[in-house]
Amino acid sequence: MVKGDLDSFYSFLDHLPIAALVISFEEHQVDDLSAQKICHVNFKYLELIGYPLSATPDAASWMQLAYPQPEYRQEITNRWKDESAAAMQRDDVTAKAIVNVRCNDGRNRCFEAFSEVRSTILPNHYIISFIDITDMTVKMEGLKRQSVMDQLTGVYNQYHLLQRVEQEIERAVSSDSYFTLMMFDLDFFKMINDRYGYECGDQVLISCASMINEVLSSEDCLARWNGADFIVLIREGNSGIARQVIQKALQKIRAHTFLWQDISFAMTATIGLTTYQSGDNADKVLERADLALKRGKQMGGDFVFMDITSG
Ligand SMILES: Nc1nc2c(ncn2[C@@H]2O[C@H](COP(=O)(O)OP(=O)(O)OP(=O)(O)O)[C@@H](O)[C@H]2O)c(=O)[nH]1
Repeated sequence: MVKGDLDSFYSFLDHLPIAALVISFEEHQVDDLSAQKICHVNFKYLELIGYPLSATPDAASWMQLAYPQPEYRQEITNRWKDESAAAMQRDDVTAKAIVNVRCNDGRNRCFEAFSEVRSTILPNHYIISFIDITDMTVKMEGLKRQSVMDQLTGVYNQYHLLQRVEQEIERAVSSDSYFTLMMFDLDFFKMINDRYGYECGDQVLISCASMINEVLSSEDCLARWNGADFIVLIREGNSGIARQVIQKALQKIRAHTFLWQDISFAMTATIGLTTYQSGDNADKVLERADLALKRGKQMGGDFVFMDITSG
């Protein structure tokens, strides 16, 4: 490509709506990042990523600034190598990767990055382009979080709980471990709704969820099952220890004075507890916890009823 053509090509790149940089290299320097010169960056690149050519004259210095954490830099380097080899094999022109880049304004932005794996327009040059997907990624993560949360109480929902039970069963099978599942139901909750209104009932559910969560470890899982029912999954397979954990939550709830407008009242809860048994599937464990809860309710509530098969 002659000089005039190169200028028109750079001018074309400058006005693209995506960030792009051009790197030049000699055939024998293909693996040496410090020998790969950054020879052009476009306007969108300067707006988003922002490193001037003087700060990043070559690919190695660019990598240092864009990926300051050495482990992540190494991970990205390996990923590009793999993606480039796969693209070559498919006879594709570009390799693609999602990357988190530290930009010159100090912000981390998430990009879908495309790198040419063979020179197509300029001999011994390759173009890397970046599409900013930061906003989309943040939205997707928010939606993903929402899809596993109960909107009212902020604890996990049924969908997530079932996934966790399946995971714990897999773990139990592969490592010969056990876990405890408890069905947790507030006593006479309907009466709270009927007497003081649904909004008051909502506040009770929110407070109780928070009190149960306070006694659990980060490995455990609390989920809203339906209405006033919650499910607590405790990784501890010893039912005696799990029972002590949940007793703490019960004590908190019993000792709590619930306030609604100028009324104060107390709440209790009943728990059906079971532990995973070899050969169980999710339905079986849940069924046993539900049965234990019903037995606890039959005994008048405010009680932890242990399924008799739980050791
Ligand atoms: N405030 C509120 N109430 C709900 C919600 N979802 C379900 N409920 C109510 O929860 C009540 C059912 O609770 P239950 O646990 O079956 O009733 P209970 O009075 O506690 O009965 P026992 O469990 O036998 O003590 C019904 O009145 C539902 O309308 C919710 O999101 N908010």
